[in-house]
Amino acid sequence: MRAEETSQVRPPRGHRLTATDVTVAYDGTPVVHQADVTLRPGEVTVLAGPNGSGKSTLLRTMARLQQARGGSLTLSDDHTDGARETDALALTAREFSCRVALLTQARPTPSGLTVRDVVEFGRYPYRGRWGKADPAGPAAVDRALALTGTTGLADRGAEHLSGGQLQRVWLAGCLAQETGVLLLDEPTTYLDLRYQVELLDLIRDLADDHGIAVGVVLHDLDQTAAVADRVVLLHDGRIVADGAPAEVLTPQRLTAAYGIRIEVDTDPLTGHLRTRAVGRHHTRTTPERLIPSS
Ligand SMILES: Nc1ncnc2c1ncn2[C@@H]1O[C@H](COP(=O)(O)OP(=O)(O)OP(=O)(O)O)[C@@H](O)[C@H]1O
Repeated sequence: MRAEETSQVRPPRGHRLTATDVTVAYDGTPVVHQADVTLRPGEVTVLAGPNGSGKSTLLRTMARLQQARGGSLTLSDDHTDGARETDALALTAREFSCRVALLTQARPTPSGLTVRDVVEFGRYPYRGRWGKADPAGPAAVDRALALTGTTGLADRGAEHLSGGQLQRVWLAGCLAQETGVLLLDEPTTYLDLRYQVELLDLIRDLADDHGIAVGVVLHDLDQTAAVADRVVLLHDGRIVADGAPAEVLTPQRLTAAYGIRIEVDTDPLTGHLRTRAVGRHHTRTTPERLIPSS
């Protein structure tokens, strides 16, 4: 996931993915209520919020893995004149998969497959059930391996990888899909600090240099502040704020959503917002002058 490797991606191909008035229920109980989210080409949108607030459900619904009870999902290609809107729910699975890729939270450990085999799964929408020719496939797989720093693992058995290596391999599979929209559910899980930072850099590169619309669920609010153009904050299945990080990541909004005192300041090193959750024992062990008043 090094900077020089990112130059190997293709030209801009981002799509706009819009969920409007989406409600999702499990067993009749709504867990996402009338959500409106737009993922724009060249932007990173982070879905944030406490456990159980509906982030994954909303992301999976935007990936068509979860059926909505109501609402609509549209795709539009902002590169063509007079951007055409397409009903994303009316596309075939293959048509949709050429436009939108999802890195899910739960991923199986493949057995008997090499890393390259796993990444090649990302090409399935281009090959179809009967193994249609995919002349662009090998180069796309090579690019995806390079972008995720997994080229050196390509011939290894995937079942022998560490959790973090496997995470990058599944991400490579999503990149090999070469979609205009990339949805990532907690992609930094299992990654050590270096790869977390490199993954966030890669996400920014995909948006900035290649125009991809990225929607990502993140728990870490500092990572959110560092990578996001927009933050969608969920609480109890409802979107309670949607805007630039500085508008959404405020002590008041975060404290209300997470139910714990959260302070926000600016990191002098990076210039990004920095958050601190203040626990019961925090003031006992930390000089009061270090904790900004609410
Ligand atoms: N398959 C399911 N069947 C029934 N309820 C579910 C299912 N998946 C999630 N839920 C419930 O839906 C709500 C939203 O869950 P979801 O996983 O979308 O939240 P989340 O914000 O992604 O949570 P987390 O941060 O813990 O991953 C929760 O109350 C959860 O218990």
